[in-house]
Amino acid sequence: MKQGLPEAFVQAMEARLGAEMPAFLASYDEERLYGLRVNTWKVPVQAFLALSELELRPVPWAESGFYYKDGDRPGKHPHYHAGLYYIQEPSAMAPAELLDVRPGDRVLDLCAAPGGKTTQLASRLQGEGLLVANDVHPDRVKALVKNIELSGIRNAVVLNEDPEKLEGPFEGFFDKILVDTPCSGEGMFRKEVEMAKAWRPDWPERYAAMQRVLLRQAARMLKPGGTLAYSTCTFSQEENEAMIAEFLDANPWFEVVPVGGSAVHQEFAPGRPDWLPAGYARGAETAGTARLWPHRLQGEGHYAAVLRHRGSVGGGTPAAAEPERGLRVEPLRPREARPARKGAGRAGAAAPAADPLEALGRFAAEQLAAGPYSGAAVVWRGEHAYAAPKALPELDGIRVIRPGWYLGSVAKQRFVPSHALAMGLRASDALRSVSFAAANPRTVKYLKGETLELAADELHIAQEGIQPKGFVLVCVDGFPVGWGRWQDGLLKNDYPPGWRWT
Ligand SMILES: C[S@@+](CC[C@H](N)C(=O)[O-])C[C@H]1O[C@@H](n2cnc3c(N)ncnc32)[C@H](O)[C@@H]1O
Repeated sequence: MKQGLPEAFVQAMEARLGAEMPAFLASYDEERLYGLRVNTWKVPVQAFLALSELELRPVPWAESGFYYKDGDRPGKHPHYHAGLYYIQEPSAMAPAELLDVRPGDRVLDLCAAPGGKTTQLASRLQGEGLLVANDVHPDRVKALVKNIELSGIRNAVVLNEDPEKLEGPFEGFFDKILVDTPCSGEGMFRKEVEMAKAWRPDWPERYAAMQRVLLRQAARMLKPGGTLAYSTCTFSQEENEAMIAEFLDANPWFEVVPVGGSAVHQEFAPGRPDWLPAGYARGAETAGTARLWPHRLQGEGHYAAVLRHRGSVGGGTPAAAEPERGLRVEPLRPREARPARKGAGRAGAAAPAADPLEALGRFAAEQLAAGPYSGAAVVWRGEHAYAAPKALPELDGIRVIRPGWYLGSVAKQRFVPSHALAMGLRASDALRSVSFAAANPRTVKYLKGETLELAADELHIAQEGIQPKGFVLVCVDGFPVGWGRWQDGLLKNDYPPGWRWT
């Protein structure tokens, strides 16, 4: 692989690393590493380890992160279809971990697609609080939505917007923000050879120009006292320490939360203020940022900085209580569903004509135990219903791809539950369910979209008086994977074509 590295890149690294360069270069001849992160919103780590036959080794810096063996294919396993884990490069687990999200936080993932870190942040929220996931590229947002749905996340709002347009509605709004910026990708050359071929010497400067803007925009959306994590998967100081030093000089009310080289994160090397050009007043503070070196730990090259807003701006008083925002709709319970009020922005259009609320209410009464979305606000876009997390500001003029958990749609006055609804439920949320073991041949048949033979007494009916005929939540090892419809000994298959086992 060493031979495939661009010459200008090798020279730049030599100038940076000096005596460490041979070890750095040698890392390109080592095996690449494979990681997955357990989705602790769905399954606790210990329960997953007891269930899974994969041979896993912990990633030291991510509490739910594991290395798996080359040759294993966790992406081709029913547990993957159940959203029990996300396949993620081990170093890429660091930034979201460092942000230290707590249940109930309001979190923004500004450059979120395809959603590796979004799903990690969501696991930390444990269904409480709000997660806004944004990406500017429409195609990449599709993958983001799919990963959010696969992970069963209920409290995420997906936006496809230029961050400039988010600054107004979300000014000072978030407790935690992740800015996982587009970057020159130098840390990924071992994993993705194509990136090394595409790299150009002017990329660090070009990406730095974008990153500068993104960091400034993100900071405006952070609450006083909040925390922001900035990350790249590149080595150039222009995109890393220089970005942070420049930001600190311009924003004296921010400070670095030291992580690089700390006792807690022993694998992370300190940032390198000594690589900065002269002229930054607070450049020395970047020693507290973190560099993840492929020759010093088991992962690819990354950089992460954690920045804390000190709580006051320019010596003023800290903002006491958070500002009250105009909520778009009232919280609803499934059986009390009623339309979102008009003027709710593009996220909450008026309800469709054919009494969809009644259809949703009927579905909920027949299929669901009370509560899976009772704390949220039900909003409608045409015939589509979403459970929107509370405390969302008005989003007029913002491209909202998902205003919340997609529940389903109304067709011919009947409510058709979405795949996202199935994935976000617990098995116990459904009044009618069936669970197959991962190794049961019917599992893969179901995931391939086939109709299954299923006796009525194989169904789990949670309440007396519920008939076996109707929607059934299909589970693998007790974890939902999708819907089926049971009638007369057959389970018709509603597993979506785009998700099927191939
Ligand atoms: C490093 S990737 C993000 C990876 C993602 N955080 C994950 O863990 O899966 C950077 C992302 O930034 C997005 N992006 C580029 N420019 C952007 C901008 N101005 N605003 C928001 N997102 C942007 C790209 O589309 C890309 O998906």
